Amino acid sequence: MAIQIPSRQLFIDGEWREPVLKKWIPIINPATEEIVGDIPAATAEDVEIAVDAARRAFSWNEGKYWASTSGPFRAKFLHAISSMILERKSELAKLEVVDTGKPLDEAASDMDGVASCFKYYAELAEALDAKQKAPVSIPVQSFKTYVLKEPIGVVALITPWNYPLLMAAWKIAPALAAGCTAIMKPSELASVTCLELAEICRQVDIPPGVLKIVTG
Ligand SMILES: NC(=O)C1=CN([C@@H]2O[C@H](COP(=O)(O)OP(=O)(O)OC[C@H]3O[C@@H](n4cnc5c(N)ncnc54)[C@H](O)[C@@H]3O)[C@@H](O)[C@H]2O)C=CC1
Ligand SMILES: NCCCC(=O)O
Repeated sequence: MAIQIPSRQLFIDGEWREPVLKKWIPIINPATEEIVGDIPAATAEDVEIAVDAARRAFSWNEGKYWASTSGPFRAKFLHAISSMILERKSELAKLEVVDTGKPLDEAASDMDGVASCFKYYAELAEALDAKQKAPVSIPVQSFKTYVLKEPIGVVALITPWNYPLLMAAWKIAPALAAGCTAIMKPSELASVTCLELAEICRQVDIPPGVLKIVTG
């Protein structure tokens, strides 16, 4: 399948960055065993930079940034990602075929799942604020009890090779919808479409540091 693998770097703080130690891992097409490109090989040095960026994105402006944006604000980015996945579905599916060796039909169906996942969590984010402080009935009159949902902070997401972008969506979409910032480490065996997700995030202007993709 003739498709050019885009040349990407690490996605940190909203921009592409070379890995500190300038190491790369070859991408091997399992169907032909040919080397078809490479991905950045991040090391601990890059992870430190990514964690620092994620902490700043979570809490800068005295904690009034991503973590305390409104659900609809966060949903706007998740909807935009979902739309762009559908726009690029055919290309993303082909990239995943070359990266994993799975059949094209299955890869295309995975891309529908990716788009649906971002849309689903966008809708949950939109509904989240109205559900905050939902009262809980307890048999004691002297307490007021309610449920408050708060983002936990910076989350690290490790995903597998067999559904590269779908499993990334399953982890990234809920984390971002909840107001967490995230560092994603795709499988070193299949990182290509996750790096394309980084490019999509860049194109939809997701605030810097909210999502980092660190391959290696
Ligand atoms: N594989 C699948 O079909 C599914 C996987 N998941 C979830 O995705 C995640 C990864 O799935 P696996 O099947 O384990 O994928 P996997 O065996 O492909 O491993 C994914 C990545 O984990 C890295 N890894 C392994 N041990 C590590 C460690 N100690 N520290 C840092 N990185 C490490 C590997 O280098 C690899 O890049 C898990 O949380 C799993 O529950 C969820 C649904 C389906
Ligand atoms: N269709 C993706 C399934 C992944 C899983 O549940 O293991």
